Amino acid sequence: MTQSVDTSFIPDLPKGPLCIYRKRANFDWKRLRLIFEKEQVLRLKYKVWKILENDPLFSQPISTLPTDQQKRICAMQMNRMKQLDLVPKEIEQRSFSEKTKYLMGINEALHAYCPSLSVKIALGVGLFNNAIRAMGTERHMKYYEAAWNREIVTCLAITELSHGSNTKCIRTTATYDPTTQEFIINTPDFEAAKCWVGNLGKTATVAMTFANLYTPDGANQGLHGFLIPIRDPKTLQAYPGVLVGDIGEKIGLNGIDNGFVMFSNYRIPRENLLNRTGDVTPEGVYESVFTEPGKVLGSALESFSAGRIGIMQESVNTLSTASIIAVRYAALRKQFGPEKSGPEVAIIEYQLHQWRIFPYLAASCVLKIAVMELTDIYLGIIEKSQADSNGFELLTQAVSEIHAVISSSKPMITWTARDAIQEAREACGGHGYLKASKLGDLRNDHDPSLTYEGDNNVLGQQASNWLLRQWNEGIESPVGTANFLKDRDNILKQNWESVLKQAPIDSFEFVLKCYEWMLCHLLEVTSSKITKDMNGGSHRFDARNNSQVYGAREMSIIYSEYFCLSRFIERFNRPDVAGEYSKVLKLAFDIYAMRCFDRHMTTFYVGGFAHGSTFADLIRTRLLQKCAEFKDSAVAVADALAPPDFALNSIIGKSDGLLYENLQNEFMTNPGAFERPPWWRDIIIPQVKSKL
Ligand SMILES: Cc1cc2nc3c(=O)[nH]c(=O)nc-3n(C[C@H](O)[C@H](O)[C@H](O)COP(=O)(O)OP(=O)(O)OC[C@H]3O[C@@H](n4cnc5c(N)ncnc54)[C@H](O)[C@@H]3O)c2cc1C
Repeated sequence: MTQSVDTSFIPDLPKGPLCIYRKRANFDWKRLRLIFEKEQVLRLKYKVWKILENDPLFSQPISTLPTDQQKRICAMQMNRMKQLDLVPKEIEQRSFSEKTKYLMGINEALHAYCPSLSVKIALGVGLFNNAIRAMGTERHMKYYEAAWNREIVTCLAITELSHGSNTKCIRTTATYDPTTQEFIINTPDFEAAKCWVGNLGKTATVAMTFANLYTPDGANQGLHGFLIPIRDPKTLQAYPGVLVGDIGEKIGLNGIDNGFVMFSNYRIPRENLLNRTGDVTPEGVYESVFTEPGKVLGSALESFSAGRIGIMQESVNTLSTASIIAVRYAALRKQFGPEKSGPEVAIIEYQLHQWRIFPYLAASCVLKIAVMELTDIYLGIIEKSQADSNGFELLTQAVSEIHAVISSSKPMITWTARDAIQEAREACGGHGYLKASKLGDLRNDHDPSLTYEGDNNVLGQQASNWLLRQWNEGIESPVGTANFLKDRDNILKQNWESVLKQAPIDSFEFVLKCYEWMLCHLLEVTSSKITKDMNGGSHRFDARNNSQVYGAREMSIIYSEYFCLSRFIERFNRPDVAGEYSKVLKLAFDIYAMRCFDRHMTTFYVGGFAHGSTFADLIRTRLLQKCAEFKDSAVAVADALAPPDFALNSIIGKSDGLLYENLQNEFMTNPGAFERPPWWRDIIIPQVKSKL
């Protein structure tokens, strides 16, 4: 980074014991931070964090509040957002892409502070309004405005009690009645009750609900979105015909009121149908731009991609948070040493410990950059489609590749974050198990992102299906993620030694070529297995299902890693990444890639890409070497990824590095720490009279 960069808006970190390792880094962590995040977004995030820190409503609770309290405070915080005026009016005038990035920046900052709050707002404003834009028309803009102005609290009701992933089997009905020009909404039985819907339990006043549209001729026109009033916004009482409730305490995210609802002959105006892709005339005739109902559903659900990108951004931050806590702790915690009575060694020095936590810090660097790049690509495509008069059709064509990327990357990234949290918890020993370490809340609040907005194992199949189509039906890869498949015959003939002759081991090219071989190999094996099963009489459904394990599932994960590494390289090659910054980022790349290779070692060997032990030795030795090299940069890299202490909210991960002072303070101020418990009498065993 040669040109001057303004980092003055990034607050300094307190001096303290972490400086021992901080000083070993040859770069300015603030400048590195500006490679990980765009300046405007980072400025915005610091602004949000400062506002929250100064407002008592957002003070971090010192112990777990009852769930009802969590819901109350979270709802009040959501309301406070409007007064805080975080989104000035002029943002409305900006391009779709700029505006979305602005809102995503706020979402990331809020998520770092409290996931319940960011998810509540995302459901109540962001996702709802995105869906209105994608599926609604001019007549629905009043709902858009009302959600924006907090006049209504909204939710997205898709899942039913007995159907989540398989949305095609949703059974809620919306039957058009031409005599009153209304839809009559019905829930056939409790198994079709909408459930798990965030905001619905206690607060939502309008639900965007997916239901099967029936025209008066009795025809089912497929799944459509409807705006359904749930509660009176003045009293929060449910309207007659709506049975709505809260599903109860969850493992985490208890600030959000997840609810269920059943409709009984509940009437809504015809105009409440989101009619961008299909409409019903006042007389009851169905009109659609699509000929197949399945396509209507597909297009409607596509509008949720932005939500999945939001989850990826949040998950990368969660991954970073776990890594930051583990790295700071490792630099401070000392155990054992070479001499019996000599000084102890910081656990960050141990090879085993480095191997456990550095790959996650490296993953944070690679995936943070990759998701930022993906966001730009995604928003660019949507913006283009909106500019085109034939936008919707263009959108459905152009995003199928991005959909494959998102469908594979949301699982890969959320799983990586899940594993990082667990490793960090163990890497921080007993103190990692303290609630105040944050790692428990991090785990519980992150966990559902593996399931919502598409269960990971189901979503990944959409990516592998797309890849298999590319393999079998010809390559259509406008974004360029699958163009290498054109060279598949050549790629499949390679082994690691022949790749090494074309590209040195420390080059980006070597890594990408190994990935291309893995993908071609898995595609060939999986595709042949499906064909063989079908030729042997299997139904396509069974053949697909029986090709997931050791085939399609792994392919999907590998494809997303390949995409993320490719996007990282793109960013790396821009001129602002130079000198020490390129060195440390290349280290992160190498560690992440070698760790991934280590996990895919079986695939390399089973597919004949490697024989004997040399390849595995090379990859593993390289991984350990790079981890050792990363040690002196790790604390500064963690600083470059870290939110302020207020948002990080971890007693063992604080930037001042005063680990034991902070723990002492935590123990000593634990409410009631020194009190005799009020229930002490219940546990006193009556003393038998002493004979002494
Ligand atoms: C905290 C939270 C918030 C939520 N918020 C909302 C909301 O606001 N609105 C809303 O509509 N919904 C919401 N949901 C519901 C969520 O979208 C669903 O849980 C999700 O879509 C998965 O559906 P399911 O629970 O029915 O799981 P299922 O689809 O029943 O899956 C169960 C298991 O079966 C596996 N499985 C399913 N099909 C296959 C297959 N073909 N091959 C192999 N394995 C398979 C899955 O991988 C999974 O492990 C929320 C859920 C949670 C946990």
